[in-house]
Amino acid sequence: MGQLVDGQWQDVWYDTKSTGGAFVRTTTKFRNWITPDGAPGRTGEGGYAAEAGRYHLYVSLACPWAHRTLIYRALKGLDDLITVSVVHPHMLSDGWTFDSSFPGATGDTLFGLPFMRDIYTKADPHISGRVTVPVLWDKKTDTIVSNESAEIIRMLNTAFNGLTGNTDDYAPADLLPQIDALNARIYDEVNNGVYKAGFATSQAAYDKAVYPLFDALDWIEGILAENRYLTGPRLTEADWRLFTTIIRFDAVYHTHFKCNRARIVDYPNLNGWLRELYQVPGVAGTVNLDHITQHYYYSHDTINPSRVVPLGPIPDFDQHHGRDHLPKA
Ligand SMILES: N[C@@H](CCC(=O)N[C@@H](CS)C(=O)NCC(=O)O)C(=O)O
Repeated sequence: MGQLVDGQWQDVWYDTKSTGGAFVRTTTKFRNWITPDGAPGRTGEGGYAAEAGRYHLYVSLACPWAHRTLIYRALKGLDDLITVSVVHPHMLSDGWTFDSSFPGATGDTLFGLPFMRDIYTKADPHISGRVTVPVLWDKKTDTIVSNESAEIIRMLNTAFNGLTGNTDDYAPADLLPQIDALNARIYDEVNNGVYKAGFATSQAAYDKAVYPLFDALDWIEGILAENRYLTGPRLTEADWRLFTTIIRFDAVYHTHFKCNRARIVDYPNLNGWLRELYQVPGVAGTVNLDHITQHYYYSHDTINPSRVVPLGPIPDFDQHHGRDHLPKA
């Protein structure tokens, strides 16, 4: 685990000393958008037109942020248009690596490079910052288009529609204000909340994350008692962004990140919703619990120095979801 400073790798763990024991996530650097015609997107530069075979995703199957992009690739029929490399689940002193000795890890299928950091320095030899996944790579200009999952899924939602004919819309304009509002709270208290609880090195920082996390899960359980999905009868981006955290919760966050006031199986509505989303065609194939458990329990030396990976739980995401009584669009 480390980061790049002016293109050089430095092996250092997150600094929580300067923040009173709190984990503070850094912002991402590459913020360009693929658009149907290459016009600039909301941020960054233009020049990234949607084309079959032009783009590549670097992901970890363990990472909830990268997982979002794989789900959209599956849902939007992009499997044949966007290629993928999968890193090894263990993230140790070299950061993410392209060691392909673990089942499902592919190595760097574009360049055969050894480390994920090599992809970042290929894009910018003097780059400073963390080496994170996902990365959306442009094979034409040999650079990183974006390493911000929230924006990658927004582009995949529409940019390739003209090529695939798939017009499924997970961020419809009329629901966008509602989706953005849900995302804002869920990002802070749930998606990032589990990390803030897990990486906290003071009781105060842990408490500050873990109480809002469970308040948010109670709030979500209430929404899902009355609604098929977070915004009502339509399955949207807000659901997919929550899904990648919830599917990891009982296996990892509950134990490893000390988020243990309750498990997801203790919330009937959230648990049914989780199963329904897992059972959406294409989604189960993006979920790899071996990568997930191996990554967290093995990579975080400060939390689990023995690297012992616990046995359970063994979830049954294929069981009937029991959500048919709630209307669906
Ligand atoms: N803002 C980024 C965050 C991605 C992220 O934090 N990924 C983690 C893996 S779950 C990572 O690569 N961490 C490596 C590091 O922080 O050094 C996104 O959502 O795309």
